[in-house]
Amino acid sequence: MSRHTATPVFEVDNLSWGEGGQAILANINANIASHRFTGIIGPNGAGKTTFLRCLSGFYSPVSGGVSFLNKPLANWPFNERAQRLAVVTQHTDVDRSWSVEQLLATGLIPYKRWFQVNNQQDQDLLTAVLNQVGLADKRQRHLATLSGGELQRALIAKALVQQPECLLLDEPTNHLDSQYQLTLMKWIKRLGISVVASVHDINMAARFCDDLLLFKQGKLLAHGPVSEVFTVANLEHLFDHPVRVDRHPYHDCLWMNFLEQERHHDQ
Ligand SMILES: Nc1ncnc2c1ncn2[C@@H]1O[C@H](COP(=O)(O)OP(=O)(O)OP(=O)(O)O)[C@@H](O)[C@H]1O
Repeated sequence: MSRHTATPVFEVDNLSWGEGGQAILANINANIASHRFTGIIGPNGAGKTTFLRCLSGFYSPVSGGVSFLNKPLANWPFNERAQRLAVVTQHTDVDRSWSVEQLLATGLIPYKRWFQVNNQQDQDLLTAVLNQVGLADKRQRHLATLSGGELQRALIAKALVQQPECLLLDEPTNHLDSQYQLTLMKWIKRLGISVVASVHDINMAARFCDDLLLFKQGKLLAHGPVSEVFTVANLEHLFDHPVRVDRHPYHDCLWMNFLEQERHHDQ
């Protein structure tokens, strides 16, 4: 469990979720600290996406509960929640014939009444966010013409237009080349809001996240600052494979390598 004392962005209390009688997440307890970049790591099928769906309210718990900013998730009126919590899923279904500007404008919907048109203040917000994500010159471009990395940034930009206090990201670096992955992770870290993201590349997670949640087979193995939970014991348990953890020679972050099955005893 995290030892941070600041008000958590999420309080997860004995959360379980399943489908057709099958338990997918079991008895998860975690206080997720605010204004930190929290990474969810674990092998395929561990429950990372399912957990994010429970945090976003897309899935209702079978038992237990999730509070967001001190209020049960289910008690948040939809628009009020959308003003504070934004979600970027892995397979965001988006009409590729839209322009970047049209996509971003959908982030304003939680703030609008029916038929209320966008004003200059809204346009200025879109401009500011486009500058922030480095897409100002692509404002009128159709989404179909963007590279994978640009599209991912546009989707996150749409979420930022919602001006959320917390951003949930499901594998934000998926399908991106190494250069884009690095750029995106650096950029997410600089956002300064609460971010909870599932991250497949655990060395990226160790380098950029503040806190980690380690999931395995629907259970939370460990939760805390990277320096405390990114350990040989936790990672070997997580992946059922011998590992080695070092300090990266250039970045000075923790860095894991899988070892051959023959365990090395020199660390
Ligand atoms: N709606 C559902 N109905 C039945 N089973 C589901 C459902 N959603 C997820 N699962 C199962 O729950 C398990 C966890 O899935 P989940 O997508 O949360 O894992 P993950 O850690 O995000 O995996 P990956 O790293 O492969 O994306 C998987 O075995 C998956 O098949």
